[in-house]
Amino acid sequence: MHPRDQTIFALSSGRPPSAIALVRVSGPQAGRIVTTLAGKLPPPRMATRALLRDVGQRPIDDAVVLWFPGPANATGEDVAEFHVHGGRAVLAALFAALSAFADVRSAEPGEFTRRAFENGKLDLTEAEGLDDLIHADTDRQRHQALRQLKGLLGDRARDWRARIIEASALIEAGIDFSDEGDVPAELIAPALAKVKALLFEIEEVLAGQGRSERLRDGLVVAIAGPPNVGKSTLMNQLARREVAIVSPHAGTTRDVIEVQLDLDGYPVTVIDTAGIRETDDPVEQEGVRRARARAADADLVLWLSDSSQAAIDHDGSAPIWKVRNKIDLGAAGRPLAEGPGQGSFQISASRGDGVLELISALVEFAQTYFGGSESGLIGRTRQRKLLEDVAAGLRRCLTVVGEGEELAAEELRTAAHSLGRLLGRVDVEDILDVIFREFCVGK
Ligand SMILES: Nc1nc2c(ncn2[C@@H]2O[C@H](COP(=O)(O)OP(=O)(O)OP(=O)(O)O)[C@@H](O)[C@H]2O)c(=O)[nH]1
Repeated sequence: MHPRDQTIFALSSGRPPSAIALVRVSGPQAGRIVTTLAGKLPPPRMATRALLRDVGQRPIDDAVVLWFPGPANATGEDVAEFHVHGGRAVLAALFAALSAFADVRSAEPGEFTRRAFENGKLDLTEAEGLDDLIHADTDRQRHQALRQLKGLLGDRARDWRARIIEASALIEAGIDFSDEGDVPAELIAPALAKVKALLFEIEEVLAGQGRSERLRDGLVVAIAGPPNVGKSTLMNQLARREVAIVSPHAGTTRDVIEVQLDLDGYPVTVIDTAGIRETDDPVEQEGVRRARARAADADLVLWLSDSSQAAIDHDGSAPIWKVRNKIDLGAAGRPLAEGPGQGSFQISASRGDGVLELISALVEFAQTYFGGSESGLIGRTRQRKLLEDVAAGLRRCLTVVGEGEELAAEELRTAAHSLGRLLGRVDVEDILDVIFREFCVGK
């Protein structure tokens, strides 16, 4: 039997022990399983209390059972839900009872959602949104994932695809005519007008996004600078907890320490890098190398110095903000050369002076970077890349149409194909495993 035709089950709620655990079953055996374990098939979609018994009539647990006959449900197959007490032994007994049925097995990660996708219950952008919602840590991540799950991008993509197909039908009609003589402009002109309007819309969506797909991973801010300038102290201030070891000796942060922050709903990973310095110690050299590499990949670098004016020693394309630390020592004979300006801050990491201003500036940076996630339609790099392909195809269509309508029609076909891939409707076998593997078991 093909694995797809087997009945699957999984724990869909959190790690045991828990007060209640939810075990879902999906597939052709679901009805038989419920009837056997609960003694009868409950009315559809009605929570029904039942004493579950295994095939040998040994009691498993007092449970609430729900029966959702397919296809009008989440996966499109017959589905049963068992709400049992969330103890490990209860679950072990229930899983053993389920596994005793022929053609029933535990589910792979994301397999329920994959079946829902394959049965047309949701498109690929919605499935991705579902996964993102489950993994959302911050409010903006949740918001964006919910938009995807509601099908906002999917709906737009379906509409664009339909319009591309209309435009290409007009051009193809023109090509058919042209066999008999001239290509009628009244067919080509409206087709090109449609393509132009579409291109405008898609470009607008792409431009208005900022880098909203990065909301999933978050922004990376590196704190870098010479040894002993207070990098770990600043990190602790930002995290408001002791994550990095603060010590008065130079070179304490050997490796890269990270902390995840939720800055006004934006996920931000702050990394505290080892002090960048000359050293002969191979272990320290390795620390410095990693620190440089990690800082080079960051989206923003906070270059920390103390009052003694260290020059910036950093490679990478990210913007660098100069942060002068230990301003509390400034009065003691080391006057501050310059006041704060664009991307330049004066703080005392140990006392906390100026740290709130730095945090507000980081929030502002995140807002600009993500382009205001209110308008975020694109949730993943996969989606952005495909939309960029579509826009490029439409642009090429407008350029090549002068050389021949066949070329233009071909570009439109490719663009429609990319939208089909975005929705997961065509040619996606290669990516489905990758996408669904990221899901939780039981979803
Ligand atoms: N006076 C004063 N001292 C500070 C301030 N910030 C940090 N320090 C002190 O400076 C010393 C070094 O701080 P760290 O945070 O360990 O410095 P670091 O840059 O992480 O050091 P490395 O990991 O060695 O590169 C500690 O003794 C801190 O207490 C500040 O704003 N004012």
